[in-house]
Amino acid sequence: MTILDKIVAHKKIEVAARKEILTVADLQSRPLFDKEPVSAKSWIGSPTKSGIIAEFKRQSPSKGLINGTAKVSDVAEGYFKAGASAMSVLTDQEFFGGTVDDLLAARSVSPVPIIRKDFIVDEYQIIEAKSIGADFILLIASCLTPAESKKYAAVARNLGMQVLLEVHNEEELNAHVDPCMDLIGVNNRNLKTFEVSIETSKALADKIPNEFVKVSESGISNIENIKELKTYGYKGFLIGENFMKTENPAKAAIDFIGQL
Ligand SMILES: O=C(O)c1ccccc1NCC(=O)[C@H](O)[C@H](O)COP(=O)(O)O
Repeated sequence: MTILDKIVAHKKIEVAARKEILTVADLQSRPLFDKEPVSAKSWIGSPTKSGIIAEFKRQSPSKGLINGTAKVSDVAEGYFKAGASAMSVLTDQEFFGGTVDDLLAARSVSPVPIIRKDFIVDEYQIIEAKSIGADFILLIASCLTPAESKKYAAVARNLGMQVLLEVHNEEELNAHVDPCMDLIGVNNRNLKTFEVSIETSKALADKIPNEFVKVSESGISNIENIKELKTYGYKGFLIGENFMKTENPAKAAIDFIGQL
């Protein structure tokens, strides 16, 4: 059993329990449910913006504890002021130490598009994402069947949210891509082995249809990576550990984006 299998198995149990506590009607009655989502595609694809999707991540299966002290509202405000094009908030508690309250806290201080970074395995989580003010959601191809990806992308689109489809190889891309998606992310991290290589983004770049904004995810640690990935057509760059491993992630983002 890979870590991804474990995460997905745990997530299904977790979502079933959450549904018992808060119904879909409860989610739909939250004030943020009616908030108009901000277009991630516009912000990340804009040539006048940085393209950086700055992530709030306390821990991960591959790295263990990354930052146990940073306050999400401080980091979110700092990422916005640093010029991030979007923010990613890990809401998985069991494996990443995040919560939906982290996203709510980020939402209360930042106007940038925010992605609910979680392992979506049920439509309920998409409605929940809308109810906490997320603008776009992540669908991970390796956690879903192609039919599920397409169904969940349509659910997000009907709620006005955009979708970042994450793939790691050409087979996943070809099987899962769908017009209801907006951005295609190539994860440089193999979620089964944890190996990270920017070459993955380079190899897949010209396979991604041009109507999608291309995003490179994971293992991005310097400006040279960004410059090189831009020549392959990437407009978005998801950066977590490089900021979060520092004592002051917002300052790390300011320094990094300032060099672009
Ligand atoms: O990072 C992990 O250990 C991991 C394990 C299983 C599923 C997902 C995982 N990570 C999610 C991500 O890919 C990253 O949070 C994201 O792309 C940022 O990566 P980085 O800049 O390398 O922190």
